[in-house]
Amino acid sequence: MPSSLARELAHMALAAGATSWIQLDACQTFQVADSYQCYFVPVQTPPAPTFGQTGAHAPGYRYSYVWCHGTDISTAALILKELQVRPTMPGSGINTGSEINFPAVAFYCQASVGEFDLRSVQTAVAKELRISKGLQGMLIMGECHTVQSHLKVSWSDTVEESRLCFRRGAIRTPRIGCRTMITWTLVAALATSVVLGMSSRPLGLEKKDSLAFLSPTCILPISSIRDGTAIGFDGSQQAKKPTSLLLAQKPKWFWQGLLQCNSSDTIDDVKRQLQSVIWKARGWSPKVSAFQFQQRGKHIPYTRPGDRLASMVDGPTKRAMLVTDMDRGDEAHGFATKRGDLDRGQNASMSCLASACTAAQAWAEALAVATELRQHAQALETCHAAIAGQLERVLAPTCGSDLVTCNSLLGTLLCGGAVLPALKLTDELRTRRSSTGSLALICQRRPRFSTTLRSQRRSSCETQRRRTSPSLIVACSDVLEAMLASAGPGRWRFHLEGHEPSRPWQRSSSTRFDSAPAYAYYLNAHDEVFVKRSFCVRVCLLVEGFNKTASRSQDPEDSALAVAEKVAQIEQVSIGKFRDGSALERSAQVEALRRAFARQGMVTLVDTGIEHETVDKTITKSRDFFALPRSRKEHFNGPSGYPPRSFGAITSPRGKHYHLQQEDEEGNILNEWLQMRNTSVQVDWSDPYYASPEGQEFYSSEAKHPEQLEWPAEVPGLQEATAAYYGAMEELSKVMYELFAVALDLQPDFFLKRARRSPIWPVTIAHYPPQKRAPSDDRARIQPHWDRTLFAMITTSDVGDEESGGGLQILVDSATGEGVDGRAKLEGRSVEWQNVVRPPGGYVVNVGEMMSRWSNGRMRHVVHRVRNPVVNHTDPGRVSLMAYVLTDYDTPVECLHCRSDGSEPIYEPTWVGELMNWGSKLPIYNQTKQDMMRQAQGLYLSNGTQTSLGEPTDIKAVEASMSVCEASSSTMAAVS
Ligand SMILES: O=C(O)CCC(=O)C(=O)O
Ligand SMILES: [Fe+2]
Repeated sequence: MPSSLARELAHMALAAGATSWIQLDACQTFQVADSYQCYFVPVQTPPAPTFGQTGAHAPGYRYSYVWCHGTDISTAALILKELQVRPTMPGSGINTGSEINFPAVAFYCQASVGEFDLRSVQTAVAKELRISKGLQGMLIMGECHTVQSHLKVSWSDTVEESRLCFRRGAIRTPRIGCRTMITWTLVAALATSVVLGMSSRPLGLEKKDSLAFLSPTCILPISSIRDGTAIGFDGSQQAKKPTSLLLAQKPKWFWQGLLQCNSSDTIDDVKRQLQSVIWKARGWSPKVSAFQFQQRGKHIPYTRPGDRLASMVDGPTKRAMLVTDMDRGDEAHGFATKRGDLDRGQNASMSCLASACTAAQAWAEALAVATELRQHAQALETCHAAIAGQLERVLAPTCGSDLVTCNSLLGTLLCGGAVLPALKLTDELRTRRSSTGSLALICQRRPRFSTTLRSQRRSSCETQRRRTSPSLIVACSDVLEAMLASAGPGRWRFHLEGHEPSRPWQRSSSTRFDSAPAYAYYLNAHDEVFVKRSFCVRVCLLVEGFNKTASRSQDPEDSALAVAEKVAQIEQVSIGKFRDGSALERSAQVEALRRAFARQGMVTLVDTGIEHETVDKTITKSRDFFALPRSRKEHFNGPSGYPPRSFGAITSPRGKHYHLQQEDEEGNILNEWLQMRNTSVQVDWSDPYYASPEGQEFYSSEAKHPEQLEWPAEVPGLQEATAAYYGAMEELSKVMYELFAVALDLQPDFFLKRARRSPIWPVTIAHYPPQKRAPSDDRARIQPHWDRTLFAMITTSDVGDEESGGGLQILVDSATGEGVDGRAKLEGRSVEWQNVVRPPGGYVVNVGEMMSRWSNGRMRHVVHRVRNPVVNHTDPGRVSLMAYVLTDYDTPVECLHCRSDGSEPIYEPTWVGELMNWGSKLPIYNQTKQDMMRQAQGLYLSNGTQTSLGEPTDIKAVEASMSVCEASSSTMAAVS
């Protein structure tokens, strides 16, 4: 038996489940249609529906596989025909006495992705449809290099029965018609080819990890299959909605996951589903050696496998933690359940069985993808026609004969998980943009550029074409520009990027290409275009407004909690309505803010009045700064020898300061910062507030640190842009002070009165570069932590680009949906990370420990992090602009309501300077206390569990360990 057949059989055996088996010992070979060697392999299956057949079969229904290697689709059709007219199957051992016909009931084919040609496949499929009604689907798998045809033949003992079979529709799945299935499997195939053929490298994917889509939103790495939805062999979903399971594998054969119990599942059902998920995810069928359920850290005992889970699990959400231990069985076989059967076929060698696992994985994933894609049918239909129309409209007048080239080059449209073979833009699409998510248009091609050229974005297609051939880029930018124009401002983001095979994605900006040969090509809405010879160009257009459903997990060892990646439902507050609206509108904003901070510790702000341009310019200029060589950036580090301060050493009120904040062992820069304080408020050195020793630390004179006033000449306009941004933040902070005060039932000017001096707070511009290698374990762009300041106002470069995966997340209690704050004890609770999606043009605001202290916990300082992006994601890296607002350094911070409502203060009093000026040697600060506070902060692992270092901000413990607290509070009183 050829090994490829053995491999196929193994894969089928896996798919078939424990109840049917392939009779290798009864395998027969025969020739058909022009001497094609075929193998006849009987399969035993019980009458119950298995093997992906969701319809009931006639009693006694059996089927076999006829396998013909090396055929193409039309040959397969011939074989099929011949089989249909054969009176009996030679040597099959089947009762040949009766009049047997072989109605072919299923047909699928595999083709190499390298040879994949959509049109010929479509033609063949159309032809096959005429030939055989039984054509069931087509799967193009990634790793095979020949076309193989599989004819799944079924027969019954009598013609009558076989007719019955047809009539009952047993051959086709009742829910997906033939055509639909083909469409979807083709789409899946296309996706596979796109991934394997073009973009596995940029995404850093191994072939074996496919099927991953081009868009990281849709990456479905093997490890992230996240629910137990059983997908039949033919891609149909089982009728019963199974218990869903979030799985993480940790360590190798130890699985745990969050289980959502449905009302009827038994322990045994869950076990089976888990096994099915594992084989789909990993390609082996495990034996379960331990299987436990836990709820709130407690073991749920069960005695009978038939016990219903839902009746054992408490609470309305019916969630439990599943902890299980799996025995992998025989590693070489890769699966345990089929081993005995397969051993009977002596020729089925170990190695081909192992590779069968890989094939089975790809198969299962392709089916999973097909299923997923089917859900996007609506979007797909709309997209398809519209894209073509838009392309023609845009390209024809400008690019003339290049239309065809462009058309074929402008590759793949990814639409919330669906992969389309063309571009799209319609009114429909535009109107649908308002929901969450994004749509990405990705075009990829290696153009042959002979010269370095530089041109304005608006320069004509003609000019560009003379210099580039083919004029893909120009055409792309024209398309994009037209799309941009029709979409209106602020809604679309796009960029072009260059890629040389030997080097990672590069990007740069105008200032760096003036003299040096241009290396990369980069286009954004305001910028010039640069082109350099010989590199891949990838155009990425991101449109907000599409639902995304697929998982983005990239780290197989990541926890179940992290895989979840739900979008946090965050309340939105309109600054415009608070400032200028009616009394009703105003109080609605206050209510929303109060509610949001009590529950989640975060709001989003819209209508802030801040000009897009102010933000965009700051982001663009800071990108230019971050693109400078590292040595140059480090020239702008804080003054050496200065005590490490919680905010870095910005000692001059108008100073700025660069800091390479975190780098992992792999050499990834996780984040780097440019911090600044720019203020129009003058420092009056005759005022003791400034002149006191602590005042001097906060406001060292510019004469003392002139280097902080030096700005990089290579980035003209950086200082002006950031100063304008700082000014805008100062204005917005004033409104926020008032909003917070009203929400806390204080006088509206409560915080304003305490923030009269020159601000000590910085605007931090964080840059999170794209990552070329996966950072080491447990490293995130920003580790889980909470902020210490009063509140932070954050805007970022990444709206519409969430598929990079590297955005802000908050820690949420899965049971209650509440944000987990810095004091919460997490033991026994189940928590999850949820993505924070910022509205376009808006801000995210979270409070820090300081506000939580003031409000005695009414406002939560929620634990958050910035997670790692997909490795080699082609975005230019994330930039976030963060204003960490504070009041003056001498403001006491203590419970505001405790005296009036008699509640117990949960924090001891402190003051802003003490909370912020860690590392100072001044005797006014109690260093032990500061150290304890700092130590307590942010002690979370990436999966959201607390570390063993102690309960966060456990001030009672701090007090107990200190005898000097008294002294420090009397000093504090003196300061205030
Ligand atoms: O970049 C962001 O979105 C937030 C980063 C953050 O939480 C921090 O630096 O404190
Ligand atoms: Fe933070």
